[in-house]
Parts: sequence; C-alpha cells; structure tokens
Amino acid sequence: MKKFILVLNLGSTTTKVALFRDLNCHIVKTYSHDKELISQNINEQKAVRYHTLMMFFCECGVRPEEVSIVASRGGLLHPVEGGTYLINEDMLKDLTEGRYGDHASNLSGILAADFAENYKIEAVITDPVVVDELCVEAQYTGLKNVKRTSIFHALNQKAVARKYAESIKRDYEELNLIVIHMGGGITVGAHHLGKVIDVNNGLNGDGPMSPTRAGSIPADGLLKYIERSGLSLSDINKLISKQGGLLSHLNTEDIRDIVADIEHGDKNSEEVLNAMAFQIGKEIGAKAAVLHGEIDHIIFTGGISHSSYVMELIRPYISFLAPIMVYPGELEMEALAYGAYTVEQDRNLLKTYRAEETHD
Ligand SMILES: Nc1ncnc2c1ncn2[C@@H]1O[C@H](COP(=O)(O)OP(=O)(O)O)[C@@H](O)[C@H]1O
Ligand SMILES: CCCC(=O)OP(=O)(O)O
Repeated sequence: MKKFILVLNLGSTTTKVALFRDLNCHIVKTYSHDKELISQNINEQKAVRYHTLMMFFCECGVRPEEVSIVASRGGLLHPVEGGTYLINEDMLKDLTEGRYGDHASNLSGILAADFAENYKIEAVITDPVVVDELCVEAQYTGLKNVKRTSIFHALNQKAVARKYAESIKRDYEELNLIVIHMGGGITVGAHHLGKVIDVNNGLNGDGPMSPTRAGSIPADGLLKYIERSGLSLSDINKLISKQGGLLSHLNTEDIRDIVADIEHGDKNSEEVLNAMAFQIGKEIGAKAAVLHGEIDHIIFTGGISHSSYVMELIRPYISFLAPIMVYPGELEMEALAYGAYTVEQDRNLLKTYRAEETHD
C-alpha cells in the first residue's frame, strides 16, 4: 500500500531524506558529503546523491513502492511566487539544463522526478529558492542591464518565520522580521509584513561569505583575478558558488572542525571565522535599515546556528537592534511534507510551472 510522502532535500553540503505518514515524520536522516563531492557540478554529484537516496530505503526497511508522492526542495528556476508546484517537463528541463544556474536544489528536483518516474507517481516542489518578493528598490543594481533577483532559503526562512509568529500568537503577515539561514550558503532576509522585500542572493557574489560561497566581492578585484588566473567563466562561477568562503580559506566547510581547530590554537581559522561573523552582522545591519529599524525579532536558523561559538561571535554586532532567537537546523522537511500533503488533499492548490521564452 502507498502510504508515505518521501521528502527529498538536497542542500549544498547534505542530503536530507525523510518519510512522512500524512504530517507525521516516520523517519528522517541527514547525510553529510565530503568536500570533493560538494565542490563539483550537480551532474557530477548525481550518481552519489541517488545512491544515498536508495541507501536510505535499505537502512529504514521501507520499499520505494510504498511512497505515494515525492516532496522535493526546488531549485533554480525563473522567479516564482511561493506555493507547491508539480515537477513537469518545463521545470525538469530548466533544472537539468541549469538554465538559471547550478545548485544542489536543482538536483533535488531532478532526483525526485527520476524516482517518481521509476515508481509511477508524482513529484512536487514547495517554496523553491527562487521565490521572489523583492521590493522594486531592492531589484536595482548600478548597471542598467543587471538586475538583482531573489535566490535564498525561501522554504526555511518562511517556515521558521511562521513558526515564530505562531509561538507568539501573531500572524506572520503583521510582523517585521530579519531571518538568517546559515547553511552551506548564508542568506539574510528582511521580512516585511509577510513578504521578503530584500535578501542577499545566496548563490552568487552577494552578502556574507559562507561555508562554500564567496559572498560579495569587489568587482575590480574579481576582474583582475579573472585576468590573472586565466580561468574560464564557468570555473570562476564554480569558485564563487561552490568552492568559496570557508572552503577557499580553510579547505573545509565544516564549522565543527573549524571550531575544534580554533580551540587547539589555530589563529588563521579564528581570523577567518571572525570575518564571516563580521560580514553576517553587517548584512543584518543593512536589513535593519531596510525595515526602518522597526524589527519585531531577529531569527537565526540553518545548520551553523547549532554552533554556540558562531552565535556568540555574531551577537555583539546586532544585539542592540532587536531580540534574537535561534531555531537550529531547519523546518524544511516538515514544510515540504506539508506542501505535498495539502496538494494530495486538494489538487486545486497545485501550481503549474511554465518555462519562460527568453531570459537574460
Ligand atoms: N551541530 C552542528 N554544529 C556546528 N555546525 C554545524 C552543525 N551541523 C551542521 N553544521 C554546519 O552547518 C553547515 C551546513 O548547514 P546545513 O543547513 O545542514 O546544510 P545544507 O546547506 O547543506 O542544507 C556546515 O558548515 C556544517 O559544518
Ligand atoms: C541557493 C540559495 C540556497 C542555499 O544557499 O542553499 P544551501 O545552503 O543548501 O547551499
């Protein structure tokens, strides 16, 4: 009998898999991948990640045939509104061709579609990383033909913001929040009355450095580096979005290893982690300005927020702004299961993705 929702959540450093019965989690597992794998393009990661999924079924003693629908993290598509979307041919093509970029969340949708095809079921995504609610001012850069778009941890930022609102018996739509997701990428969102009106692009050259991302880089420095290194644009892109940040400076993206090194007296690791905390604090300050200083709460989430060492580095930069709370890890698995569950109950809620004819 088909009784499980399979939740498939590929992040840049981890593969998270879960089985839900209705809205109850039956089992959830997180698999961390090594730095050699995560610094590759998604096509090069596909076999290992699919093998991880199949290993999950062996480990938990459930047959894939028992799955009724796959709920997946969604990837780089054209900007969309929030909601749950069927993974149709248009979407699969954009994800597979990397038309809007290359990130593990693309592979999440691709593996979900492969699994769904093999077992003759449907696959959906909810609140993909391209949910775009930016205000007009936030879309501007100083170059006429270059526009900012929203690429961030939309699923988890919205889920923790709603959970916080629920905990104080208020509606998300009546609060001003700054939400910081600190995972393989780091995004800092200004949530104004239920809309993320400004957020750094978590993938490419914007905001703080992160375990695997370079973050904002001065354009002149980057242009000179491209000239000097002779690297191709695609190699530079890989460097910025997969091999940057802590991985570039310290040859590891794992905060636990870095903190252990610092505790053993490693001054270089200490300086780099201090710099990352400085940049996160600075980005939060920028979002405070966007919200005119009217901030109900600052909320931290993502894998790194488990680290009290990192949290204590950031606090001094921002504690004067608003009260701070931490939701370590993520609520993504529950949010994905919820999306799939609601469309299984009411198909009218399922949204359709259509490819754009052109894009720049
Ligand atoms: N318990 C923990 N303590 C400190 N750091 C952690 C912990 N768990 C995960 N991390 C760090 O969080 C980052 C990954 O975040 P996560 O949100 O799990 O990943 P992804 O972006 O792949 O979904 C890594 O830098 C990892 O070292
Ligand atoms: C692409 C924005 C979301 C993101 O950075 O996810 P990861 O932390 O999983 O890389």
